[in-house]
Amino acid sequence: MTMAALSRSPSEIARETLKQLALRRLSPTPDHYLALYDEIAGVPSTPAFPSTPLRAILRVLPAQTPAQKRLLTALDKAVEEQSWAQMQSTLVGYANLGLAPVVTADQELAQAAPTRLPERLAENLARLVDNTLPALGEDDARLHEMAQQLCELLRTHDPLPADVERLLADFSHRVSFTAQDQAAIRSTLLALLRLVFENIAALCIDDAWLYGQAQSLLEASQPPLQLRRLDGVAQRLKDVIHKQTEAREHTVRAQAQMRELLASFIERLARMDESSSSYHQQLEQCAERISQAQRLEDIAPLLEEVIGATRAMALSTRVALGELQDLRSHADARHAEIDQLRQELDRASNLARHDPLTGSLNRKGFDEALEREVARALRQDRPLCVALLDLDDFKAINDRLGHAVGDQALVHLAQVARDALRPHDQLARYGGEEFVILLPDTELDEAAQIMRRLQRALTTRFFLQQGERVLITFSAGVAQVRGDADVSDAVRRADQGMYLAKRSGKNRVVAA
Ligand SMILES: Nc1nc2c(ncn2[C@@H]2O[C@H](COP(=O)(O)OP(=O)(O)OP(=O)(O)O)[C@@H](O)[C@H]2O)c(=O)[nH]1
Repeated sequence: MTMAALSRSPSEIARETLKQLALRRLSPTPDHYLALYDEIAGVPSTPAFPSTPLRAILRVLPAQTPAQKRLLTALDKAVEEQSWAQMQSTLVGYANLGLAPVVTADQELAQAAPTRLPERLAENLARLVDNTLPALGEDDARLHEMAQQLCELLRTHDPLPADVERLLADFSHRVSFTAQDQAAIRSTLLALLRLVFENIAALCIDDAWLYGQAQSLLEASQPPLQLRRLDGVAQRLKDVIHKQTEAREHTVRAQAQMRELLASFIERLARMDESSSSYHQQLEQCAERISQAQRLEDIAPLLEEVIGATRAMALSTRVALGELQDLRSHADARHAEIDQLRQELDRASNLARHDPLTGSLNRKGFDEALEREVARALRQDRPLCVALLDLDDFKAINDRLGHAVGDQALVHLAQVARDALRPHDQLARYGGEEFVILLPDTELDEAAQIMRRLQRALTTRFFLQQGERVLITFSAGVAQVRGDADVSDAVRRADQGMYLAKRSGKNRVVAA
């Protein structure tokens, strides 16, 4: 806006506009008035939609065939809605009518189809993408990138349908993978939840109420999960936790009672020992005095003394015996409870998927992870590799530094491996000093490089033992899993590679 325009009021500008219309000899139409008003006001003029002249053109266009009539109606609508995009695409369709030698109804429709994407459709598509994203999680960065690109394109003015189609196809391809992953994650989480419930049920077998609750939780967590049922599960779980806290307090109280009982028994034992030694002393003194006694009357009180001491001794022994029996029955009951708990824990630990020493997956956990990764690799058409590694000369470490240090060396290796590998690689302890690593999204040569990187990491992160740096090395074999039927053979090939690595001097990686 110019300074001159700034100082003028709207009525002044209107007066000036009328003056200029007359001076420039322009016909007094609303369009002319608007253009001149904007010019004088210094506002960039927005060209008005020329509805009147366009309608005049439409009136003279031929409307003989059904196709022409339909397209003219569409043109009329475009003028009505003041849509240049609709106008353009319908006009192109109209122009093409004359070019086609024989036009079928379908072709007419196709020709009439807009070559530009209707603005509203584009916006709705962009909204659909926006609304779909939260359901697909945050993990797939590429998916979010693709969604952003697509939405940006859809929200630019007049995007080319071919571009939209290409991005949309890529995006929907990616969505199909991510949706499958999400479904897999959901069912795994559900399985995990059920596992927790199974564990609760297994651990509270001797409490009928808790056991019943845990069974109901198991039933309630059957798929398909609905939000309402999940609420019920959460409520019930709260009750179980409350009851378990109570049960724990009960156990703590029982333990305290047991401790008290033991303490009083020990005290009693000490007293018994004291009283028995004073009893022996008394007896000895009495025997001495009896041997020196000259008369029977002197012996009688001595005997009475002996009988009194013996009675007191017998009484205290009987009390102690009673306490001992009490203690024994308490101890038996606790033993039975502990035995039962131990059995339940054994059962529960059979369900475990992790090696307790290194925290990596155990064989069972590995088998399940392998099954999942193979399915994912097939679904996404991505490579999957498996690596088998065995520590070199581990027996010598055990022999020289002891088994406990050997154990710590295994823990160290697992830690270094976890740090060196990518988050989605999975480490499992396969046997004593043998580990297996699953490498998703990895080609064979890349897998061999990753294992060599791990070897280098082990040479920089020493295993320190009482100030001594113990170098840990391993030999490894890697193989690519080529399809569903190849899983066990791939593990066998990796094993063979590891064997070759040992044979050819250890501390190396062989791809098989
Ligand atoms: N400390 C410890 N040692 C284990 C464990 N599992 C297996 N071992 C020991 O690992 C050693 C493996 O010895 P070998 O199979 O002869 O292999 P190595 O000495 O590593 O020799 P190469 O494999 O030929 O390099 C044995 O001494 C096992 O007792 C474990 O959990 N802890």
